[in-house]
Amino acid sequence: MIATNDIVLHIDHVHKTFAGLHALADVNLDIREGETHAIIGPNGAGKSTLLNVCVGVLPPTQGKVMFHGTELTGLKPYEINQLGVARVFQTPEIFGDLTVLENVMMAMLSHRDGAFRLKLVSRFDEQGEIGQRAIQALRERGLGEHLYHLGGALSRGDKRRLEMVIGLVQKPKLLLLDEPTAGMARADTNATIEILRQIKDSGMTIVIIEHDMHVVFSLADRITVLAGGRVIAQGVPDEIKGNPKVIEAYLGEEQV
Ligand SMILES: Nc1ncnc2c1ncn2[C@@H]1O[C@H](COP(=O)(O)OP(=O)(O)OP(=O)(O)O)[C@@H](O)[C@H]1O
Repeated sequence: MIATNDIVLHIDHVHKTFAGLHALADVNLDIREGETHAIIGPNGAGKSTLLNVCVGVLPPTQGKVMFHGTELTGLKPYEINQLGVARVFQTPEIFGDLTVLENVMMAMLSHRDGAFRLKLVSRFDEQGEIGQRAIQALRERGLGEHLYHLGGALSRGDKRRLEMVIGLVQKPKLLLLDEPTAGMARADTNATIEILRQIKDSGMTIVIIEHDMHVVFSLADRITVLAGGRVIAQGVPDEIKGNPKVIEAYLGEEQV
């Protein structure tokens, strides 16, 4: 039995309909403090829609999402971010014409000061506390040699790493990762798994959407399987691997 205060995110009877299409149909899911929870499922299962509902990008048609007991429904994405929910996108959302260091400082300033404001740009001061913390965070994640390179000039793998640093410097209580290894070569994927393992070991609560089962089974404590907008299975990795419904709906077509 999990105590209620161990629940970080409570997804409660969430439905999302797009012009008659049930992208999410009565999804219930609890994310526990400190766990890495993978959400898997075939294309079109509703995984990204669920994440978008959780971060306030999409309103649910019905149901609600609670974060540490606070209802998120109706809040704006930046308000949800300020409560401690950070999302790393499928496509890296970084500023290509700012340096790597400026990208991280921008995230720290905009998180601290609320919605992004352009005048923050004049406050980049790498000798200050924010600058020093940004440099340290980038060095810890292997981006120390790229501090003054433009975000847009990084390799795909490094852009992903930069996005992760941007997520982490906001000191989230919950990190949501949308396919963090999509399109990566195996070496970059393995490097990303290592970074995520360090983040996981720091005690962070993580939700990860991922198609690559090597990544999922390397990191997940529990797995929820979506298909056709519904939760069809939930459990620890060994339960999911052996679940006939999951194999039929999904794993049969993926390499496990
Ligand atoms: N903004 C939208 N407008 C209309 N339909 C949408 C919208 N977003 C998603 N859908 C539909 O909702 C369903 C679920 O899509 P979603 O992107 O959440 O699935 P997914 O599991 O993330 O898929 P993938 O693994 O391919 O990213 C799909 O049928 C999709 O076409």
